[in-house]
Amino acid sequence: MLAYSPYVQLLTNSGCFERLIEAVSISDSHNEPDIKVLLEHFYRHVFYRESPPFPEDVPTHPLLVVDYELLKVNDEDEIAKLWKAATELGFWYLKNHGADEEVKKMFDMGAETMALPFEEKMKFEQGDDGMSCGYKAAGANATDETGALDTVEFINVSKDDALGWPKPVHRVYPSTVNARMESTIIPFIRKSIDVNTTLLEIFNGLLGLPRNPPRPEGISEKKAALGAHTDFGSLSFLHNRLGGLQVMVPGTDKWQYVKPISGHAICNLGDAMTIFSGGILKSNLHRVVPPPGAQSQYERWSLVYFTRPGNTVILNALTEDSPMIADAIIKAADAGIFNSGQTASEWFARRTKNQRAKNQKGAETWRASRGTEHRASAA
Ligand SMILES: O=C(O)CCC(=O)C(=O)O
Ligand SMILES: [Fe+2]
Repeated sequence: MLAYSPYVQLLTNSGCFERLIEAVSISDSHNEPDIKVLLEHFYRHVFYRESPPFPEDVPTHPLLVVDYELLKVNDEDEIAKLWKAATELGFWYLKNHGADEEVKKMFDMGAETMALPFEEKMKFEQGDDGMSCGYKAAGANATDETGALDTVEFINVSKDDALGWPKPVHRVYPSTVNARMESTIIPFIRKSIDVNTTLLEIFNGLLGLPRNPPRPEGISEKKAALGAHTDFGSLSFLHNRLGGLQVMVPGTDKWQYVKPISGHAICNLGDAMTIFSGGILKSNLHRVVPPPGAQSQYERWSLVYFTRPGNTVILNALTEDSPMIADAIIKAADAGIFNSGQTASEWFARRTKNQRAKNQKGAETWRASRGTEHRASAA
């Protein structure tokens, strides 16, 4: 057996991006049709339905549970809970988001895509120039400054390519992605945009920003599987099936698991929101390690829709638009990071490119891939 621990991710370029992440073990003779049938069965039935629960005896970090239905009707207590989560940890569970059906189909799309022969997937590789749409093989990214390689595989689909389908905007995709553009990917993107836009509008109001500010374009210790990072964009809408996600507990250097809860998405804020808000909103450091306990025998899959600012938006604190943010900047010890001067696309390409394993020339390259989590070196 050739052990893979891959991720699938979907991503968009100009407004938002989505990601489907998975981990599978693939036999080295996986091209043979009978193995494919077996694998298909494994993905669908064993992995999805029969993996063991998150172990009872592994410590986890509690996240607040926010009810999307209540947010939609402007429930004050629920909005207060969201604010607490966003300003203290930057992570929360989101229940009643209404995207379960779309998420399930996306996991099927991911399984179909990852089951393609490796050479086929490699035809759609992202490359080393900062392009983040397409396929990324396990081991193509560094996970730390020593150059240790990641173990995840993913497929990123640009929101622009999906919504513009069948006309490519940024690039083309494997047949398994194309076949599900209309039935699966577009509906998932529309749902995710709905959810993330609703949440972002709430933050907009709470930060005292004027309505309709510049918005995203369009509708818009173990080996790390995915190294410690903050997310590049504004808001991530994450669906994961097994444990493995860990957050760094604020004020400490300790990692703690976040337990996946059925029917609950996990939301977290990215660099752009921290920068725009002058640090009021938190973009917490997190990573993915192998699932704990009995779950470690199983493949891990996850799916993320990332909303990010439009390519030309400059990542600076919105001090002109909100007295609250202006005040936060006056009080910030390290205000420099909140005026990066970089456009969202520069920020994103810089991080993507400098984490590619091929581009590593030592700790300096790694540092150049960092976001708001390593403030001294990120600007
Ligand atoms: O798989 C997960 O639970 C989290 C993935 C993640 O942090 C990311 O893709 O940015
Ligand atoms: Fe992340």
